[in-house]
Amino acid sequence: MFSRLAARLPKASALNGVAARQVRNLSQPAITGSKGRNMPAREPRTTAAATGAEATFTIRDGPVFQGTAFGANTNISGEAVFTTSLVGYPESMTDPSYRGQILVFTQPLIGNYGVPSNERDEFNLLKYFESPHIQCAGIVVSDVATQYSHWTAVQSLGEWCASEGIPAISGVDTRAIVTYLREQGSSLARISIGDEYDADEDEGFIDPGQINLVKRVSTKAPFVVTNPNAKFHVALIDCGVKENILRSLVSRGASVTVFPYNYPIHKVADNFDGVFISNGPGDPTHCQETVYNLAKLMETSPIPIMGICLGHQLLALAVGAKTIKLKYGNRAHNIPALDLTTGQCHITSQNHGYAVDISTLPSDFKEYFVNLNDGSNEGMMHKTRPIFSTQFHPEAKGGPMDSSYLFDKYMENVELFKSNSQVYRDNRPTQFMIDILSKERVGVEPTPLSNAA
Ligand SMILES: NC(=O)CC[C@H](N)C(=O)O
Repeated sequence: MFSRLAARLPKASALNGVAARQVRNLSQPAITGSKGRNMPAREPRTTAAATGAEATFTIRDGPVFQGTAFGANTNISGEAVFTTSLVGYPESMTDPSYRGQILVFTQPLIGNYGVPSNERDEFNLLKYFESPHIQCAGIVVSDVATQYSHWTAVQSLGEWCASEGIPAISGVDTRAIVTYLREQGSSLARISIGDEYDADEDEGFIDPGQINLVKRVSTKAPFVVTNPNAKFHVALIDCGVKENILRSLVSRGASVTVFPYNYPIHKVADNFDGVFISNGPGDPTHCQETVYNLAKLMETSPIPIMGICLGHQLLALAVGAKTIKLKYGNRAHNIPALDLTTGQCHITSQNHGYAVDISTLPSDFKEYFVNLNDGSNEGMMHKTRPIFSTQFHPEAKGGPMDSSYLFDKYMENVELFKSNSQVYRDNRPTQFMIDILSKERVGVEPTPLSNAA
C-alpha cells in the first residue's frame, strides 16, 4: 500500500535540501578505564599536496571534467556517488561506509567551516569524526573554500585531504556530474592529478562493489567502550562502525564490546544483554560469515537485536531476504521515512547504495519504515521478538535527530531482556570478558584499494 502511495508522490528533487539540525550535546559521566579506542598514531602520508594543479575527474564510459586539485597528489579510482547533504563533510568523509567511493557534493561550497580537531569525548570517542581517518577515496566539489571559519576548525579541507593522502578536485560542474549519475546510475570514476587523464594508460577502474570492504574497516580484535555506570552490556558487530553509534549506546547506559565483523557472535551472546550490527561499506552479500552467524544467533538466542544500514541488510540476508543495488543510492540528511507502525514521517540521514527487497521478507518479519521519495525499504521488525533494523541512520552524524528514539527503544528491549533473564548478572565481567578486555583495539588503516582484494 505504501509503496503505491510512494509511487504516486511527486519525486522530491535530489537538490531540495533542508539544513541539518544541531546534534544534541550529550553530557554524561566521565569514563574511567576505557580501553581500546586509542588508535595507534598514523605516520603522515608521503603524498604531497597538489594544491592548484590541474586535475581531471573521469567517469568510465562517460564525461570527463577538468578542474583544480586541492588535496593529495595521487590518482585514485572508485565508485562515484553523490550526497545532497548541505553540511557534515567531516562526518561523511570519515564514515567507513564511504570506503572505496568518490564522494561528489551537490552543495556548491564545501570547506567553509574547515576541519575540526580529533578531540575525544568522555567515552574516548572522537567528537567530530566518525572514524580516525578519511575513508572515502576522493572528493569532488564545485567550489572549495580555502578560507575557513569555525570555533572547532584546526585546518582547511585541502590541508586535511593532503595530509590524509586523499585527492580532491574543485572547479567542476557538479550539477552535470549528478545529472549524469542520476540518469546512468552510480558509475566507476577516477580522479587524476596533473596531465590530462590518458585513456591509453588506463590502469582499470577499481570497482569497490567487487571487494569485501568490511574486512578492511572492521576491528581486527574485540575491544570495549566502557561506561563505568553501565547497567547493560551490548555486543556490537563492527562492519565499519561510526563513532556516534557507539556513543548512542554508551550514553544510554551500556558498555559495548565491539567484535570483528566475522566473529562467531552466536557463541558468545550469552555474555550480553543485546546484540547490535553496525553500518559498513560495500555490497552486503560479501559478508556471508556475518550472515551465517546472525542466522545462528537468531536460531539459538532470544537476545534483542538492532541493526543500522549495512547491519539492516545483513540481518535481512540472515532471515532469508534478498538485497538489491539501487540505481544511484540515497545519500542525504533529509530523506523522509514513514514509520508504518505510527504513520509518522521522520526526516532521516542516509548513505547507502544497496537496499532490502521487501518482497522477499519472510512472514515472521514486517516492513517497519518506507522511503517516501522512492518507495524503497527503510527498515524491518520481527512480529513478536525484539529484533528490528533500519536502512537509515538514527545516530545521524551528520543529520537530524528525528529517529534517535530508536536507540531508546532498543535499550528498552535490552532492559526487558535483562530483567527477564533467569541468570542474575551484576555487570561484572565474566572470564570471557576479562580475556577480551585485555586486548587493545587494533588500528585499521586506510589502504589503497586494488581489485585483487
Ligand atoms: N551506511 C551503510 O551502512 C551502507 C550500507 C551498504 N554498504 C550500502 O551501500 O548500501
